[in-house]
Amino acid sequence: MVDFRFDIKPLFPQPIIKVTSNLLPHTFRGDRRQCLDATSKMSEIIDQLGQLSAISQGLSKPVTTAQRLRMSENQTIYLLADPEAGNNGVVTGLLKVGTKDLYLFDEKGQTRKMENSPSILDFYVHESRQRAGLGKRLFETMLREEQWTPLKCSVDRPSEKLLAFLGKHYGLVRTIPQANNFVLYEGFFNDGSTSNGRNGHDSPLSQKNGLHITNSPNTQLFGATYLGDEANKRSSGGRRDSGSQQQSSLLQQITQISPNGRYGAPRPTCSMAEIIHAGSGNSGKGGGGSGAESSRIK
Ligand SMILES: CC(=O)SCCNC(=O)CCNC(=O)[C@H](O)C(C)(C)COP(=O)(O)OP(=O)(O)OC[C@H]1O[C@@H](n2cnc3c(N)ncnc32)[C@H](O)[C@@H]1OP(=O)(O)O
Repeated sequence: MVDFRFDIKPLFPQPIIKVTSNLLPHTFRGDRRQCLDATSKMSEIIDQLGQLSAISQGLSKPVTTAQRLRMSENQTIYLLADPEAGNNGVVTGLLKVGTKDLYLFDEKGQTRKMENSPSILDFYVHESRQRAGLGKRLFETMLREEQWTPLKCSVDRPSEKLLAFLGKHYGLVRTIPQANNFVLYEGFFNDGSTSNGRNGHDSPLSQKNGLHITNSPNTQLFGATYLGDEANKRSSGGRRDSGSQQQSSLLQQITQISPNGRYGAPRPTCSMAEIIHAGSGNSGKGGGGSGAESSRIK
């Protein structure tokens, strides 16, 4: 259990509190001096729990720090405490969630860009209190507050314990393979509910001539996805020449999409388009990475 040199009770009028970038408990009311005092104590609590979470997961540095929360626009930390334990109360768990823009593969292997997708980013219950239902309590509170459903959450590089937790409490077992560190489960893309703002927003950039094209690192790395035989047949036969010309120009277009940020760095000229066009000189500037960047470093 994690105790502090100060009394945590004023910060925890209830066992679970929510903290966002202002580093204040959502329940907090006070003047400027009290605010400063509370943010300093909350920072200490978050840093300490973040550190313990990293150690417990074998990470080389914490995923969760007060500084990172302060800089974030769309992350929330849920903290669980036992305010009556010990002299000053103890903090027993942390759950950090947020929304992310992710490039993901669906069940058919097509790339989709999910905007504001609900993500589980860090989860920790102190070793002395694990397997006693506290994790479930924290997670359920989060789902209620965020109005999320477990199936619509992606999980940033889950540990074996978290995989077991999600399987046991929410029946989440069958994953959809991804090229990045996020894990999602079959059903994630179902029902069109992914276009509901609360559960993320799906935005394929274009579908043309049987090719599913997105501006994603996956597409840049692996090329566009063919939607099926029917689509391919439509571009053959009588219209073979114009169809293949169109495909060729689409592939060129894909390889010329300029990636942003860290994906913008030049890469060796080796792309799917180059292989398909074998020496046609259309290798373009294919950059890209293998998907969203995860902040977890083992
Ligand atoms: C995105 C990420 O954050 S990945 C990192 C996840 N965090 C960690 O791995 C840190 C260490 N683990 C923990 O902090 C906790 O075990 C948590 C947060 C995963 C779960 O919290 P708990 O309070 O233990 O969960 P709760 O008691 O509600 O549920 C228990 C279930 O979780 C799973 N679980 C918890 N501990 C373990 C364990 N040591 N081994 C295997 N499964 C475990 C099991 O399914 C367990 O059910 P069972 O006891 O019937 O087998």
